[in-house]
Amino acid sequence: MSEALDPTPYDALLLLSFGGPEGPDDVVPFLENVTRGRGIPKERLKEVGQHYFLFGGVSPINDQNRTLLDALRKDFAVHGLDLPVYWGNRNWAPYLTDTLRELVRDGRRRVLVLATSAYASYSGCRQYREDLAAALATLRDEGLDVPRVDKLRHYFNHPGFVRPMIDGVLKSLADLPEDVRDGAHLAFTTHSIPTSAADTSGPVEAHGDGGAYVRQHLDVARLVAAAVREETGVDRPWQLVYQSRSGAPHIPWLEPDICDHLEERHAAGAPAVVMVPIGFVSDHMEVLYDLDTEATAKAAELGLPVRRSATVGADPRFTATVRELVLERAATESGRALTPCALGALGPSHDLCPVGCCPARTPKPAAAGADSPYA
Ligand SMILES: CC1=C(CCC(=O)O)c2cc3nc(cc4[nH]c(cc5[nH]c(cc1n2)c(C)c5CCC(=O)O)c(CCC(=O)O)c4C)C(CCC(=O)O)=C3C
Ligand SMILES: [Fe+2]
Repeated sequence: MSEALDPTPYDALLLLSFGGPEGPDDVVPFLENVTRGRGIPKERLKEVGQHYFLFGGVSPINDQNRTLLDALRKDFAVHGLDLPVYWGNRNWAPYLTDTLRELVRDGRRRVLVLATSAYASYSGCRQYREDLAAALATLRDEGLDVPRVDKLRHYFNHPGFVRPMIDGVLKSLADLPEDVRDGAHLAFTTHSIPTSAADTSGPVEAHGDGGAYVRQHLDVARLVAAAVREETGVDRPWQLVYQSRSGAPHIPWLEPDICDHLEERHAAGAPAVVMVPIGFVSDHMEVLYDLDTEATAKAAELGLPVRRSATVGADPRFTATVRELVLERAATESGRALTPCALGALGPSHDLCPVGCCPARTPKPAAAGADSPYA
């Protein structure tokens, strides 16, 4: 065991995730939780319900979080970081509010949050902060003394997040038939969001001009493509594309969709495509259905060989990154200077979301930011 690491002032890490159904009876109530007040068309909900039923009503996301939780605890123990790790979800059990209540009962006063979402945007950041604020409000109404909650900075450009993705692409390329390997194109994919949300993602200075969401993904795509070029000696065409569009058809969302992109690449003569889900932290339903099922069927129909590269999941480099980010933030909060680590052109993300960062359509209180109503 190495020398003990000091997480002061923090006394807990909270793994905060999306949550997913764990059986057929969970699917409809889960979708109701996700879409409450979000104006998603009924037809779309029926369709998404079918994606889950195709997999027995079970999303893999909860098991993936159990695995990550376990890996984080082991990593912390091995490295002498004495910090308990809790897990709560926004949309399914274990619910965030219940986990926070447990934290309070255990006497935790300063909680650091790791969200399973690496980039800026309303859906990927502020919505997590809003749900934290709502959970804290519930506990306060119950008469509990609420803990102080901070959120780890965005880790999209941290080497421990990017390097496993590079390895994943190399592995997918190696898995393609040799005659199409060098000609393969790379399709970096992420969740589509309304263009209005993309334009206002990140701090106010990043609004307009495309917003932080697209810029951050482009930076990661560029990094991965460059590393793959370096490693294989082949310069492959690449593009950032989108998946999992939701919402009403008349509202503009980020495009092109991965399926349209595969069609377009095929027509342009691409001999193969590797789909690289840089927008996601684990191989959850968006990856399993939208890429491995729908887009892969589309490619088969076109006669286009495709592979889908792995997400980071519980890669040891990622758990090490979480440990480093915890220690980095603990040092900052204790007034000790530390050089934050980041690859690419954008530099390390802010620790504290400033006022106006990733605004909601309808303003709601959000915790763990400069505009938090909680200390
Ligand atoms: C940016 C982003 C991420 C990445 C960041 C992050 O990871 O948080 C993400 C992740 C996820 N999204 C997920 C599931 C769903 N997302 C939906 C709907 C929506 N997502 C949106 C955005 C994002 N979503 C948006 C703008 C909507 C429209 C409704 C609204 O404006 O709020 C719907 C409703 C049905 C539909 O229309 O698809 C479902 C079921 C799951 C769980 C998967 C599993 O079960 O394994 C995960 C990890
Ligand atoms: Fe989503």
